[in-house]
Amino acid sequence: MTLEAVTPDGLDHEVVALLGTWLPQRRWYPAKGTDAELTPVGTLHLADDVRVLLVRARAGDVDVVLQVPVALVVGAPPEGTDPGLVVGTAGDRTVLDAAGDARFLAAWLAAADGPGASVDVTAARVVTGEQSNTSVILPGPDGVPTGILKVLRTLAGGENPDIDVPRRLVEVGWDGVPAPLAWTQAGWTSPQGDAEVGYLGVLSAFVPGAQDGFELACEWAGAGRAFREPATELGVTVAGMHDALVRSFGVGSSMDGAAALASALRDRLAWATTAVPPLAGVADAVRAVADDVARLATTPPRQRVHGDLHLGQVLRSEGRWFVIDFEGEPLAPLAARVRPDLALRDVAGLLRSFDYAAAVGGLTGDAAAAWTADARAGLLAGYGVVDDPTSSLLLRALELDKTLYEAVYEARNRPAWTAIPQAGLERLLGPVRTSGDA
Ligand SMILES: Nc1ncnc2c1ncn2[C@@H]1O[C@H](COP(=O)(O)OP(=O)(O)O)[C@@H](O)[C@H]1O
Ligand SMILES: O=P(O)(O)O[C@H]1O[C@H](CO)[C@@H](O[C@H]2O[C@H](CO)[C@@H](O)[C@H](O)[C@H]2O)[C@H](O)[C@H]1O
Repeated sequence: MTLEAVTPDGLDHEVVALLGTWLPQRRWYPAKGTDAELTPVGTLHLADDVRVLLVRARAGDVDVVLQVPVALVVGAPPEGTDPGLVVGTAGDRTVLDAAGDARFLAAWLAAADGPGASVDVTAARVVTGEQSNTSVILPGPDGVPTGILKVLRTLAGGENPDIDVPRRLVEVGWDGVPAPLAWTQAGWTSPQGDAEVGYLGVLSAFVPGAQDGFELACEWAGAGRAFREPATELGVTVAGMHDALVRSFGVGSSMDGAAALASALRDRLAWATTAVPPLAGVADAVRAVADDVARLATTPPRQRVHGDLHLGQVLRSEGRWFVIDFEGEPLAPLAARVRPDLALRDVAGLLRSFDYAAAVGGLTGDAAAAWTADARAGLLAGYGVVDDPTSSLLLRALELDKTLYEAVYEARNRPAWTAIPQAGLERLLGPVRTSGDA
């Protein structure tokens, strides 16, 4: 079933006015640090007093439609309400964040397509440390976690790789991804006046006892424990994922592979320097790598990839790795996220993650270099990356591309972490100047 958004009413406008202070405190808000203009573009009336506001947030190069489920309670919040859920007061209503609200969840499941699951919405638990979206764990009637609902925060019409790709991978028999159990779609009118239909969220099978790959790697790095074995197994899993993606989606042409990759790196540089002007200090060095890539005679065939693979997108449970979060880079447009690409891009994403894990785990200098070198060797061996000059250049270019993305991502979201991509740029390019200092 596709839910249909209606024109926002006065109450929706009042709620959106409250979001001006609430949204910037959300981890998933993509326009932090800006004075974004917020406008309601549509509302889904899901249940009595439960609405899903579709809110356009516009600031600089950010122009997105956000999904904000709210409960509108007449009078004061019910006793025992977590104060962290209170968005504010609109007229005689208390506005509550409803992502984990039983009424919202029951209505969501009633409107969903897919095989479905038997879950207890009254025992839902919102995952803390939310990232680009909001995840809610739903237990079955026996209290054991059964599914995890991802409430997408930035909406887009059309295909959503985070839902469509796992569905296809399960169809071709790959079991390294949690199976999608239910998904919802809605129709709305875009700020440009176009009719859009897009996904609102997905309920996926819960992986029991799963540990986030990034937390695991940080823990091991912090303890000085070599990560080679899990990294090798991860390489094997990622190779299996790429095979399954080819079985499901086929391969694209690579006729213009080198030129397209070089051009993508130059585009990334232009995007990054516009967003974070001091990155202009690396421009010449990045262009030199792009020029080397452009001279390659051939590149591997393009195929569907994960697109934003890092250690936070893999879960380890009972000695196995699972891959999640196929939405691609949240800062990139949909067309770019579903385009066939080099499979090595995913490998490069994980290589970048080892730098992050070493740094966040507290390693510095030679100890950090040795830990990451070992993890890198494991991943490359497990994946089966051929040790030749072409693969090395491609990986360098792809790591560089990802590091530029990270420099922007960290500047926007975690300014305290900008030193990590900065160090990555230095490792990949040699000493570079990315500050305005002389
Ligand atoms: N199928 C699953 N089983 C168990 N835990 C999961 C599952 N999917 C996601 N998680 C947990 O939820 C967190 C957020 O999920 P993720 O897909 O990365 O969301 P986001 O798009 O917000 O980054 C993950 O880091 C992981 O800890
Ligand atoms: O998981 P998301 O789809 O939200 O991805 C975004 O956020 C990630 C951080 O949460 C970010 O990843 C960067 O930080 C990770 C450590 O927190 C590190 O493991 C990754 O290598 C690094 O890129 C990701 O880039 C961003 O798209």
